[in-house]
Amino acid sequence: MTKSSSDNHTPMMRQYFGLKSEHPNQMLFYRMGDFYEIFYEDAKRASELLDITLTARGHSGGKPIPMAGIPFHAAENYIARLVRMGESVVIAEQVGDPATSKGPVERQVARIVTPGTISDEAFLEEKRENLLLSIAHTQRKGLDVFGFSYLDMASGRFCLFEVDGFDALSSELQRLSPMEVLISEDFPARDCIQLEKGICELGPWHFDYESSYRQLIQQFNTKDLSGFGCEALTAATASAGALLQYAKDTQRSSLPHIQSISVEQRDASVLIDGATRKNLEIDQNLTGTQTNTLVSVLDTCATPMGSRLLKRWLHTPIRQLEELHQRQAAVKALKDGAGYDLIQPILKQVGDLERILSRVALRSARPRDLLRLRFALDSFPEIRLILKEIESERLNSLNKRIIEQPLIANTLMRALVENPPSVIRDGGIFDLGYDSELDELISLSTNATDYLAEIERREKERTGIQSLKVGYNRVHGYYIEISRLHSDMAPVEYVRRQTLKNAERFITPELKEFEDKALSAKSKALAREKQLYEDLLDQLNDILGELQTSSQAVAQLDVLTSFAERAERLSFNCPDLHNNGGLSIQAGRHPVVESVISDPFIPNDLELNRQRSLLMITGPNMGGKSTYMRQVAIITLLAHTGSFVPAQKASISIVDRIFTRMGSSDDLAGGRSTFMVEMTETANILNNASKDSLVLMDEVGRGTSTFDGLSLAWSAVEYLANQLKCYVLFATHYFELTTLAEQLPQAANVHLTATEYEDEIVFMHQVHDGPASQSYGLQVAQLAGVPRTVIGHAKNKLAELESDSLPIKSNTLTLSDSQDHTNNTHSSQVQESSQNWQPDLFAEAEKNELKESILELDLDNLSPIEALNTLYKLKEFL
Ligand SMILES: Nc1ncnc2c1ncn2[C@@H]1O[C@H](COP(=O)(O)OP(=O)(O)OP(=O)(O)O)[C@@H](O)[C@H]1O
Repeated sequence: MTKSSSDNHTPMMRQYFGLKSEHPNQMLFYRMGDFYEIFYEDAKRASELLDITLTARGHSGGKPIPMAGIPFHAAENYIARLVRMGESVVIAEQVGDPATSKGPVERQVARIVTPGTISDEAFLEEKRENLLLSIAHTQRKGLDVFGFSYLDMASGRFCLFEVDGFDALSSELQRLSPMEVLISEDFPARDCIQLEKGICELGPWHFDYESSYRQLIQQFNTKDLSGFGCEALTAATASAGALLQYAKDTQRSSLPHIQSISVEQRDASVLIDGATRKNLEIDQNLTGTQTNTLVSVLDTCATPMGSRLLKRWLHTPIRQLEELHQRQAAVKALKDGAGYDLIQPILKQVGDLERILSRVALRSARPRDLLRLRFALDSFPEIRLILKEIESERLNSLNKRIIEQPLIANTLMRALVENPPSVIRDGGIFDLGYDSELDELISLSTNATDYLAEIERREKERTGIQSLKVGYNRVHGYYIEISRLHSDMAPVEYVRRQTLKNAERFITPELKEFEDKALSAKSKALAREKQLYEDLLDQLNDILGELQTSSQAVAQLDVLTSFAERAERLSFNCPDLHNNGGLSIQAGRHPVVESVISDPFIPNDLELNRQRSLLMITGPNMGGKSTYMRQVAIITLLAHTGSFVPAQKASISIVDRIFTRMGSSDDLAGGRSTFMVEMTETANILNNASKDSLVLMDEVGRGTSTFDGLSLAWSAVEYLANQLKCYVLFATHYFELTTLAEQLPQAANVHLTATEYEDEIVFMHQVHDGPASQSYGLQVAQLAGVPRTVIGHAKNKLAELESDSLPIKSNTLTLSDSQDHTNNTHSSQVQESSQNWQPDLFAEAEKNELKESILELDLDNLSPIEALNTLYKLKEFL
């Protein structure tokens, strides 16, 4: 709306446009009496999203004004819905007094609710962190560097770090899964951010390093940032400054609960890329829901903050042995003495202390928050008593950090009524006896009826007028009414207030005094309650740091307790963690599959070490290959969180990364086909894995023509084994690949077993050494319900294909290495298989090669000796 066009509007609409121009991309809620009104495009969008009526509010500038309205007392509910849909809402309240205002009442933006900055309980998912992320981009030595910072407004956790390259950018976005992302308008990788809404583009100056630096030291009240270890992270610091300013703008507060920023040490954690995170189904299964995930099986935390921390641990496994050993010892101590059984019910009382404290800091805590805070504080002594009896270094240090607060706990106990209201607005928060002034005000307003009856009785007796009544009306207030018949008997101190047809109404000094007190008592009581509430918040804010420390310690205790409980109930055992190389698992299980299937889960072993670092896994469809591979990854991941693992015994050397290339999915939105996704993920592994990485690859190459696919798979296996030397599980249906185990000393074949019983396939799900002998593809298809006629024809076709394939005796095939950076062209002897497999895929390749070799011969220019040599070579093909 331009200035000149806005001049045609009513004064109120001009005020509206003034506010709206500062928030063009956010929905403006404009307070009008008991309603919030939403105009123009905002109104249309709100009406669509919230399914509320779109009407018009008069005309302005000669046109009807589209409008949607929401009653103010129901607004939170609507705002919550909008924010969940990724919208941001700006709330403009009336700040002027309507009685004294000339023109429209003054209005100001009171708060801005955005998806990444909410802290109100109603808006938040209990078990999920709600992150606001900010990313700055810069170039260093020709590399794209991305500076990240993120804030969980509801806990005050504020972190930063930097990564190089676009792959790392995508992977971190997936790990953090933010609700809202701040970027500069010139950010070069907007497409990597797969958020439909919640991307907020700011002017590049918001990411200016110098002003960001100043912004941060001002917030933390420090001279510089050296104490936070982020001096060198200039891009991340720039992003953090932009984030802090944005957060302050939305909250209209100084954010006292954000007291520091910590650098996320990426070297200290096991890196997991986006695809792997998805494949391991940590907190979301492959269909995108939250059932049957690692979290759904592992999370028995008693508090929501524990659940959130557990998710964080699972998403950020760590590599520091000492920290992991301490966690393990704590889990063992809680498990062995069944301490978890005592602690969990008490932890339940603590509730979501972390988020309550943030609301205390933002001064938006509700009375019920304070009640829950009281319960939390009450449980501290009990928790400490139990922890004192358990021997564990970690539990001891947690115990020291859970600081008892007898004074404030006592104040809260005396202050709050048993069942406080959900909002402060209507009062009724404080218990009788907490504050005498409030008690008196409340008794004045609630005991008015008794008091008036008492005056009436007394005055009747004193004057002898039986028709005397004490009453109240809104215009004249309290009065004594005497019928006209007896009105001249009124005592002299009665002052006439109103004359009616049959009666006179009087006021007395006593009644006037009562009136003043009673009428104002209610509003005074409310004001007093608000003041007492603010005082309570002040007292709590004075010890906010201690309370936050305690809440972090309780959250950690909750996760360790949950680990102990799961270990006991699900028969997990403590893995031996070390840095000596190798992964060895005895009787390992997949915890999620085990929890879902009705049959018993068949445990399997694993042995990977430097001499045997690559396992080629074959076996029938449905045989359990993927389950086996995933369980190895999950056991490894869990071991790096300090949790016990679903295995009888495990010895795990610390890994630096876990990679998986599994399943097939296309990325239509990203414009990548299934095969393209498969190859991008494969490239990521081949470019980034080290000798300490665990790599799982399932059926790589199957998304393209058989020869291309097989060649790629072959070449990738060799590269993984010879160049990268990482720990690899490679599942395949290409039987030819099993011959690689004979050529690569560090590779071995294992297979999943199945057997046929009365023409039906029975899966044994057991891992044995050696390659599989049969693929059972048709039997599995039959099991899946493919019509019998189709299966019958397939059997015939299979027989035909098998007889058509060329018999191979001894042959040589050269597969040129498709990855030029491997520089590792190789020749491989492909042995004839005596086993009953699908037709040998190489037979066709050789036929073509033979043909091509003959066609390429330049017979006119061939010397006799060359011709003879060529003949010898060609003979080798036969
Ligand atoms: N160790 C096991 N114990 C019991 N049941 C198992 C085991 N492993 C797998 N299963 C069952 O078999 C099903 C198929 O397993 P999985 O998907 O791992 O097979 P697959 O060999 O990867 O099949 P495909 O080659 O078709 O992808 C699982 O969903 C599970 O129900």
